[in-house]
Amino acid sequence: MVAPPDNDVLWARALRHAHQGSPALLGVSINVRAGEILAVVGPHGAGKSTLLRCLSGQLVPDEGEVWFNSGPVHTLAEPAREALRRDRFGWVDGEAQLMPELTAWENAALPMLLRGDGHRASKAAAQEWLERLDIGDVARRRPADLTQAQRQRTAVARALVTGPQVVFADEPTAPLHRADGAHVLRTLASAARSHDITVVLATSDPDNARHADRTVQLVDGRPGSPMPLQDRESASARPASV
Ligand SMILES: Nc1ncnc2c1ncn2[C@@H]1O[C@H](COP(=O)(O)OP(=O)(O)OP(=O)(O)O)[C@@H](O)[C@H]1O
Repeated sequence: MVAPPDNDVLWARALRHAHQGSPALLGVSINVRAGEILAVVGPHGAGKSTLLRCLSGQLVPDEGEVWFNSGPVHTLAEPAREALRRDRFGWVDGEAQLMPELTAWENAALPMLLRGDGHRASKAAAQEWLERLDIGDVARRRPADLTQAQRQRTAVARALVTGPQVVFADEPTAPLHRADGAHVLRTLASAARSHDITVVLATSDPDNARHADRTVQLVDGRPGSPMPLQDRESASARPASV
């Protein structure tokens, strides 16, 4: 094994993975630089979720290597990968999966409470993120009393609350209307940039790549052809205001 370059927070080489015999990744190599927002774009079934799950240590690839901060992830035992996910990574996907009996702030604070942080500090951090994401006023409401966009932003707050080094966002806007989805992505991108958090965003909507610094494509589990120049330019443009 050869360690990756120092400025890559995540680095994966020649990943291959099959789900119950059906191939999802067929030799994918990728690097993610510290602090960047990287969009992984591709059609449904391209292998985006599988790639994010391998990078975040949820899945061990059948073949290939994953490195985080110059340490191998693919060779770690499950408890160590679980600790990595808990302490260093945040995860948002298209289903907010909030606990129905908890309020928005309690849901957002959950990762801190579960790792044993104090109630007061957890509540303050959760409240701060909810306010940053423009939903501080609904912090005491339960999920059933929130709109879908508010629930999704609560899930974003939950992913950010522990101060992760990397947030994996797997189709985080899938259930939302376009305007709500764009707002969630803008707020996630803004929060990540201001806190120097790296984001790996999987999306089947090339429009969402506008929020990223860089885009890579996946097609049928393989790297896709490079994006046309005009798309690359718009993908690398940061939003004027977020
Ligand atoms: N748990 C699973 N069991 C069986 N097959 C799976 C499983 N997860 C994914 N697959 C298959 O692996 C391939 C890649 O799926 P994956 O979810 O990684 O792609 P994706 O690009 O994220 O797609 P989508 O945008 O629809 O989520 C698909 O053919 C999918 O049907």
